[in-house]
This record gives sequence, structure tokens and C-alpha cells, in this order.
Amino acid sequence: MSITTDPAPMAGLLAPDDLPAAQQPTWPDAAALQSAVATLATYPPLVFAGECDVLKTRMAAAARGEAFVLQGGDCAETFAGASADNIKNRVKTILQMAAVLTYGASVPVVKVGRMAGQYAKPRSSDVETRDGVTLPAYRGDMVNDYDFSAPSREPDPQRLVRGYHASSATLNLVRAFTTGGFADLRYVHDWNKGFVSNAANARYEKIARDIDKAMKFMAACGADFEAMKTTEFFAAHEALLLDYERPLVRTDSRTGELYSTSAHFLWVGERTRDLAGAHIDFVSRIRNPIGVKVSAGADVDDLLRMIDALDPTREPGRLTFITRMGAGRIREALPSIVEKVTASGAQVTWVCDPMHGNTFSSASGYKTRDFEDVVDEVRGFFEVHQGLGTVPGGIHVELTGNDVTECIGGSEKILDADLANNYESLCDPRLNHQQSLELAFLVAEMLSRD
Ligand SMILES: O=C[C@H](O)[C@H](O)COP(=O)(O)O
Ligand SMILES: C=C(OP(=O)(O)O)C(=O)O
Ligand SMILES: [Mn+2]
Repeated sequence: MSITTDPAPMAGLLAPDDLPAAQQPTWPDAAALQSAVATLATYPPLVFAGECDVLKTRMAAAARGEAFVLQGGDCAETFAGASADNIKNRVKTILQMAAVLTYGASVPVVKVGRMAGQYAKPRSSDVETRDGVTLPAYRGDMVNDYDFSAPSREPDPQRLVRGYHASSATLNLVRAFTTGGFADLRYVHDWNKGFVSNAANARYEKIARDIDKAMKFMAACGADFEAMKTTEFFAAHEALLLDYERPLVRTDSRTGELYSTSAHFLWVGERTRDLAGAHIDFVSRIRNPIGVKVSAGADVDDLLRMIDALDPTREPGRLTFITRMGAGRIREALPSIVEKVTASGAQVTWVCDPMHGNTFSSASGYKTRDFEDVVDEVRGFFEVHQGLGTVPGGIHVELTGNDVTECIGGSEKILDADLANNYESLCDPRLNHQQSLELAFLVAEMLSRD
């Protein structure tokens, strides 16, 4: 593994001032911003270039149908939420989902957390009005505070530095969990402990028993379990806040190439994927595996130009299209996009985000999603790819390991009236632990039929 510590040539190269950058905060104090950016530029990398290259090979395998990508985590991480319990529950949930998928569909699962950097949010509106008072919108903990007061909502560049430290602490714990024995497949039962018992847990227990049995059988046959003691786990977030991302780019000492060291995988969101904009320009300059969100309204010629800009050499695993079309539109909108992209010879990894096209405001006023729509969009995704003979490479889900009530439906039958019970998200509604496991069981069935 290479250590990438050389500061990137920042001037000019990574910060062309002339490109429009959507969804950036208006920092009130230019000198304070300069100082925060300069501080970030001196910090050590959070991830290494060699790890990003490994993830690229995993994404390439998923594009060929030899692996399946599971990306999951909060819509918006918060500094206060970066606690040991929250992080552990999220990691356990992803490990459980991966076990269900691997066991159910006999396919390796590439585990990627929306974690350790998912602190900035694009918003539909720059402002929020409550009881006649209008303030800047909350843009994530790396920009401002959710509390509804003028000082809290003012963007504070010191939050970029806090974001780095929170990401570093989170990633440290994730690495400890996934390489320090906790992710050992022989402890597959333990990942279920501490969660309230429910139908999905019970179903998981059954799979865990089967895995246990298989492991004991293999142990009796003299199998070597060394490789099962740890698991690969990658970090990802939206490359939104350029004042955070640019100073964390480093030169890989092996190759002289530039890498983002803020995460293994970065994606550009639906609201910032302007071909002529600063975000696409930024990710075109780094060598990490990258993603772009694609809505039902995406123009396919735009996407083809994007492929040329981001993956001119057609490098396997380099580019992922994360489609987020909505359950009602995916079956009509996705086929022509996949067809034309495939016909162009490009080899992108197709991942389904069944969350962002299915958000609505409930009668009680909460932003929510119906579990049925989430499942239906994934089903549509599989149907389209099966119909075209292309590869459904993974899913990208907003989830938490906690017992929240943010999305309606699922076998617990969460209703609109239940949303108030435990709605914690500061941005979009997440699947709770049980809904996440249920989704994994359903996707395992779709995958094994594929
Ligand atoms: O997570 C995605 C976006 O940031 C989010 O959906 C925007 O939400 P808004 O429409 O409430 O601004
Ligand atoms: C902002 C997000 O999604 P999108 O860009 O697809 O709207 C997100 O993933 O939280
Ligand atoms: Mn979101």
C-alpha cells in the first residue's frame, strides 16, 4: 500500500476559479476560510491511493457481475452522531446486509459506507422559513448548525476542520471494527446482538446459524480462516464542498497521480453534475473510483460526454452511474440510458439508489419514503438490466443501524402517524435497522434470480 502524503500542486490545477460551482456556502469571512483550507492541506490523508485502487478493481468486478456493491449510511452525518454506538450499529447493519446478500446470492459484496465525510448537503432552497423567520438553509455539519438561529446557520469554515477530525475518528473506529476481529465471519451471530428483536432479526438468525454450520464444517475439513478474520470496508461521500475536497487531494508517491484522500470513493450529486461545472472538473482530475448520480431526467448525450470527460481511457471500475429515478419512472427512463451507454462501449458500474427519487412530504409534514417504493425501484432496476442483458452492479441506500421511524412501511408497518416517534435525520429519511435487513433479503432474492 502506498502512502500518499505529498501535498498536491494546489494552485490553479485544482481550483480553477472560472468554473461555476453549484451548492457552495457563502462563507462570510474569506480569511477564516483561507486559514481552514490551509490547515486541511497540512493534514495527513484519511485514505491511501493503494486502497482506492483496490476499490476500483472491486467496482470493476461489480460491473462484470462478479461482485455486488452495497453502499449505505446516513443522508447527513452529524458531529454529535459520530458516537461509538451509532458507528457500530451502522457498520453492523452493513455487515449483516452483506452477509445476507453473500449467503443468499453467493456473490462477494463490496462494502462501502456513506460515512466519514458525508457532512455536506446540497439543498433545494438556499433558505428556510419558520414562523415568518427566514435563515440560510442547513447545509450539513461541515457548513453550519441545524439549530434555527441566525448565528447557528451562518457558515463557519472551522467546521471544515472539525469535519476532517470527525471523519478521521469515524474511519479509525470503522477500521478497528472491520480489521480488529469484530468482522470475523465466525461472529456472524454477534452482529445481530443489541438490536431490538423483530421479524428481520429472526430471519437473520437463521442465516447466521446456516453460516455457522458451514464454517464449522469447513473448519472440520481443515480450512484456513485467516482471510475471514477481517473484511474490506470502504468510505464514500458526496464530493460537494470543494473547500474541503481540494485541500485533501494528494500526489500518490508511487505514480505521481492525484488522489482524493478524503474518501476511497466520491460521487457527484444530481444537483452539481453540470458538465461545465467545478464538480465534474474536480473529479476528472483525481484517480479514485468515482460516481455520478443520474435522475430520470438525465440527458443521455450529456452522460456520454461525461463518460468521455471522466473516463476517457475506459478504465474498469473508474466510473459508476448511481441511478435514482423513482419507482414510478425507472422502468421507462433507465432502458434507453443503459442501452446508449452500453452501445458507446463504455463500461460503467450501474448502482441503484432507490431513495432519492422516492421522497415525499407526508400528511404530518415529515419528509419520508415508502419502503414499498424503495423495493419497487430496486425491482425495476433489476428488471431493466435483465431485459437488456446488462449488469445490476449494486445498491446505494440511506440507512441507519438505529431504530428510527423515518421511512413508512416495511414489515413493522410504520405509518405516517408513527414518524414523529423517532425521527432523527436532519436531512433525508433513512431505512431503520429492520427495514435495511428486509431490503437485503429482498435484494438477495432478486440477485439470485439474476
Ligand atoms: O440528500 C439529498 C439532498 O440533500 C436532499 O434531498 C435535499 O433535500 P431538500 O429538498 O430538503 O433540500
Ligand atoms: C444529495 C443526494 O442525492 P442526489 O444527488 O441523488 O439528490 C444524496 O445522496 O444525499
Ligand atoms: Mn439524501
